[in-house]
Amino acid sequence: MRLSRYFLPILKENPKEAEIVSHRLMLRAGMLRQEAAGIYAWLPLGHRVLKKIEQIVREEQNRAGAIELLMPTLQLADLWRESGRYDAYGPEMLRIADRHKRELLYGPTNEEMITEIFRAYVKSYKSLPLNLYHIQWKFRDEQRPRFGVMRGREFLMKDAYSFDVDEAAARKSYNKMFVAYLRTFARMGLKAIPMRAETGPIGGDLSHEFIVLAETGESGVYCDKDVLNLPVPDENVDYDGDLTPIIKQWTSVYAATEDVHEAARYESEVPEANRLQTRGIEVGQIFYFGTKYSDSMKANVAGPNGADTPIHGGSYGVGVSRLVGAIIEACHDDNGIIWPEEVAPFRVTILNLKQGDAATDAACEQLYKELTAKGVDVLYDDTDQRAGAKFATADLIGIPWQVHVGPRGLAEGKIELKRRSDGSKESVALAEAAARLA
Ligand SMILES: Nc1ncnc2c1ncn2[C@@H]1O[C@H](COS(=O)(=O)NC(=O)[C@@H](N)CS)[C@@H](O)[C@H]1O
Repeated sequence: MRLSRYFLPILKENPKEAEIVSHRLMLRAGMLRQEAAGIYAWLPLGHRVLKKIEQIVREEQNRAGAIELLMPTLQLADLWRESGRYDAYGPEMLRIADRHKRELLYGPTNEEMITEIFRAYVKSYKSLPLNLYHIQWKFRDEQRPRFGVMRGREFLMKDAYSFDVDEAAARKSYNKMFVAYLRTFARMGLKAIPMRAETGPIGGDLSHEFIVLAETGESGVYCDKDVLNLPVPDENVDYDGDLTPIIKQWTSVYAATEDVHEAARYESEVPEANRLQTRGIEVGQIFYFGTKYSDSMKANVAGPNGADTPIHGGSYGVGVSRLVGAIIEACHDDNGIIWPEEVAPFRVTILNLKQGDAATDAACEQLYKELTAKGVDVLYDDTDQRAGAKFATADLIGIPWQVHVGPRGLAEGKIELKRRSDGSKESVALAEAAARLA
């Protein structure tokens, strides 16, 4: 992409409404624009990151055996009356009437709808286990939307729903999602710690929140530092095998959100030197809620003995749009964002330090074409800004690799390669640059 033809509305100043670094940097880096409280337009650079995060979530859900579909954002109020949550959900529910005065709502989550879909088609335990998911916009009329995408009103969520014949089978589905979440967040360059959590409006009695440690996080957390160094299962993990050793390993070290923290247990189990009390950002939450929805909505299957039995369910959410902010909270410095390579909007940015100079223009064009031909996502800063401004923009938007092309270096056939994450620079022969970056 040529920057001169892109749409990247960089802000020079820190927007006053931004209270935390991720919100500030997303606005300054031209990634996001607020259209209403808690409701955002995803500008091109932010949209590219959102899509990369979404794709990692999708790949790991598919690897764990979940099946993707897409449910609508609008739902019938009557569906929620069946489960009894229509009134219980309260003012966070955005209620809408259509032209025929039919009562609808903008879905904050989809347990009722997926249960309606399930019960319409699945009649036998032989069709289980089943895990269906989608990646869809949600609306929760938060009392105080704030911190940009961290607590929005309209936000993008991956929500998966599992269906099993009994609790033992449902726990296996839960464990699959637990492992999938460990892998998902690690692939984004995040340490997201599974912590025992409250179940809240979703219900049930088993839940873990996946928390990225960050001072600005809204969740208070208590954990044993050892949990930060546990191994994340690799891509060969056998989801049809016994996952309990992995679950045991990750749940035997103390880690709890403040809502379910047990001070006495913490003090007796966790050596003083290992105690970590901090804050974190909840980037995902998983729930086992048994027959909560199948009872109220009569989602039964014929069991092994032929008798009708309500399915045991679980739901598994990832805050896809929240993750854009969470990654910035975890990966930034004073100059701007530092994107982990897996989610970076572009892998390389070429800075022409003397736009209009025949030699630097030709070298940049050649490198741009070579990298693009190799399928590398490149942003070529071909604008007529002076070099200093190009350096500042490149550092702000956080592209992992910067290629500085200047007349002096070129005279010796060299370009300068800068790694954004540690600021290290290396002089590389122009002829080798594409191979180094592909
Ligand atoms: N207001 C919000 N803004 C941005 N992300 C949010 C917001 N509320 C929740 N999330 C994200 O969405 C994830 C799942 O939301 S949740 O309420 O915990 N779980 C559910 O809704 C279940 N139905 C999971 S399928 C959270 O872990 C969080 O990362």
